[in-house]
Amino acid sequence: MGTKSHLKSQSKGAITFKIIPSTKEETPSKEGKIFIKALFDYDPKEDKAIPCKEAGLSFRKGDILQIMSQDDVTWWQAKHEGDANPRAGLIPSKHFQERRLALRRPEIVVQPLKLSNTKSSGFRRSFRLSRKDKKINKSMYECKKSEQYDTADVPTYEEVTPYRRQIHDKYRLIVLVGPVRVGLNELKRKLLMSDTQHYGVIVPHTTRARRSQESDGVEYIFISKHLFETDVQNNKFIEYGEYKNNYYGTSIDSVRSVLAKNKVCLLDVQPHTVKHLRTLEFKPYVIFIKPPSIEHLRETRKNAKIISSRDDQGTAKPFTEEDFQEMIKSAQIMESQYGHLFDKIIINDDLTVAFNELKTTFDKLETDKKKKKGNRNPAL
Ligand SMILES: Nc1ncnc2c1ncn2[C@@H]1O[C@H](COP(=O)(O)OP(=O)(O)OP(=O)(O)O)[C@@H](O)[C@H]1O
Repeated sequence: MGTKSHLKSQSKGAITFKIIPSTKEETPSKEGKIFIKALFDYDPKEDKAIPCKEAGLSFRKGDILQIMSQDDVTWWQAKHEGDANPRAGLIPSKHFQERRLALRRPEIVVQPLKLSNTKSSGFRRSFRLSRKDKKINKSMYECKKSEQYDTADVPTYEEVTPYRRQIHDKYRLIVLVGPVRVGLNELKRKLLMSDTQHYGVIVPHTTRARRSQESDGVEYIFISKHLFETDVQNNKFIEYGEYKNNYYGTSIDSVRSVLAKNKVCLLDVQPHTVKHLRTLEFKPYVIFIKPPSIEHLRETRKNAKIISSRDDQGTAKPFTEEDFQEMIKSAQIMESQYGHLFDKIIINDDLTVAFNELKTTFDKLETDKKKKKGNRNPAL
C-alpha cells in the first residue's frame, strides 16, 4: 500500500532508539550484546545438519536469544536471554537457515490471503462503523530494523534491542489482528469501557456523506473524495478501502493523535499492514486474536449475532457453520503467513477469559516497567 516510505520519514519521534547498520549482522550493540528474536521453532534433535545434536540450543518462535559468537558462518553460538548459565549452544546462522528454508519452500503451500485493498468492499466492519456507535514479562524487546521483513521472505531471526520506555515517551501502539468476526471489536469495546482515559481508538476517515446525528471528527473525519485520493497518493493512510462508492481509511495521523493524548492506541488492521507499522515511531505490540476450535465456536457463539458486511444498517444475523469454518481457515493462513510478527496470541474462546488475558497482558507490561523504573508512570 506504500505507507512505508512515509512512515520511515517520520520515524524520528523515537528518542532513545539506536539503529544499527542493517547489513551488518555482526555489529554489536552499544553494550556489546546482540539479541535476536527467533521467528521459527528449532529443535537440534530434529536437525540432520547440526554437527553435534547435544551442542545445539532448542528454542521456540518468539524466544529472545543472546548471540555469543557469530564466528562460524553456518553455526552461531547463543543462549536464551537472561539465562545465567554462561554455556552457549549452537543455532543455525541466519544465512544458513534462510538458505535451507528457501530450498524447502516448494513444500510449503500457503494460499495468499484475500486482503482488502483499494477496490475491496470486504474490509473489516470496524472500518465502516464508527466506534461511537458501538460503545466501546519479562524484559521487552523491540525490532531494530523495521525493514527486515521486506527483504527477508523467509522468517528466521530479527535483531532486537531491549525496550525501555522513558518517562516522557508515548505508549506503544497496540495492534490487534485476527480473522473477520473473531471478536476484535468486542474486545476493543470492553477495553475502552474498562478505562476510557487509558485506552483510545482512532477516528477513521470517510468520503461518505455525514448523517444528521454525526459530527465531524467524532464518528468519522469526513473529507472529499478528491482530498482522500490526494492523501492516498501522499501515503497518509495505513489502510483504506472502498465500500458502496465511498472510501474509508485509517490515517497515520489518526494514530498519532491518539498517542499524543497519552493513551494506549488500540488499532485493528489487516495482517499484511503490520510490517508497515513496525517503525521506530510506533513500536507496535502485535496481538493475534485467534478463534478457538470449531466445537467451542459453536458453543460460545450460539447466541451471538453478526452484522452483515453487505449491510450498513446494522442488520444482525446468527453465525453459520460456514462462518466458523471460514474464521478458522483464515486464522490458520494468517498464522502461517504472519505468525512471526505476532508478539502474543490470545484465543477468543470465552469472552471474559480472553478479555482478562488481554488486560493482564497490558497490566503486566506496565507493572514490569513500573518496577524496573521505580516510578509510578505507566509504561507499555
Ligand atoms: N468470545 C466470544 N463469545 C461469544 N460471542 C462473541 C465472542 N467474541 C465475539 N463475540 C460476538 O461475535 C460477534 C462478532 O464479534 P465482533 O464484531 O467483535 O467481531 P470482529 O472481529 O470485530 O468483526 P469484523 O471483522 O466484522 O469487524 C459479535 O456479536 C460479538 O459480540
